[in-house]
Amino acid sequence: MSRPLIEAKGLSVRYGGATALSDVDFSIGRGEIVTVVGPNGSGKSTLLRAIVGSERPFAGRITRAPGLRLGYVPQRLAIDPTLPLTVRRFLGLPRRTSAAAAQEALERAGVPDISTRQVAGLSGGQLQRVLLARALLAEPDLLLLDEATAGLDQPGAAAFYRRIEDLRAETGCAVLMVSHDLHVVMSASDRVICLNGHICCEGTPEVVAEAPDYRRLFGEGTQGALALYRHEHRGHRHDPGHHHHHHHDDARAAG
Ligand SMILES: Nc1ncnc2c1ncn2[C@@H]1O[C@H](COP(=O)(O)OP(=O)(O)OP(=O)(O)O)[C@@H](O)[C@H]1O
Repeated sequence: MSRPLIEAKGLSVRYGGATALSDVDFSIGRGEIVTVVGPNGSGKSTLLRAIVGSERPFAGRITRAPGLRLGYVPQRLAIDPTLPLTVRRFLGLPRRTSAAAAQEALERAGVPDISTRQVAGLSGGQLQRVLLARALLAEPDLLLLDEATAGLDQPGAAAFYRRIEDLRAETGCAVLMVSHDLHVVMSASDRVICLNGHICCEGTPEVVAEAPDYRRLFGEGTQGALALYRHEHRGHRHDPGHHHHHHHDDARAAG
């Protein structure tokens, strides 16, 4: 791997006396998709905020590649629903953008036709696409998604993550995301990090799904869901002659 975009060494973050993250080593390379999973309160958002720079390390350090551009998609938008604000104007806040740049970002986010709509009138899925478009305006090297699909139904979340995979292919940006949609997200990832105040386990989705720490935290059920996802969405990439074989392996691993 070439030089990482971001590297954290021995990262610890505290709130008052409480340790949210301890001794985390983390890095992400150009074009990589990394997912952070972990139970509630395990420090996932804290890790993202430390990477963005809005949370200061108590110990350790974070190194960013020179000139690194970040795009951040929050879980939700705190905006007054009575405020009249079109999508186009929203994309121009706080920094002005050209109409062409705004339109291109909306297209990349998969919502080309909503620039004149009121932000308050958007569906949950459309609003997340607009937040994604806003993050894309920065032409990020690294896209950070903090539970960006919370509140979306499963097809909506799956479609959102497919768009993210396509964006990575189109722009070469790396993606670091926090998600609870384990079975959807894990297969879209090159690497999964399972967090519980520290890194419990880390590796490809397959390796993490098998890891005892992961299974202790999330139970056995999620792995069946992962196998199912792989079967549905990746099966076509397998050699047809081996397809059944893989499927049986997955089913056995899930059982
Ligand atoms: N601003 C804060 N002040 C004090 N404690 C905080 C603050 N932010 C987070 N914490 C605490 O730090 C720990 C990690 O929180 P964090 O939000 O990073 O977890 P998370 O894994 O993102 O959780 P969730 O899945 O519930 O979103 C929790 O115990 C939380 O209560």
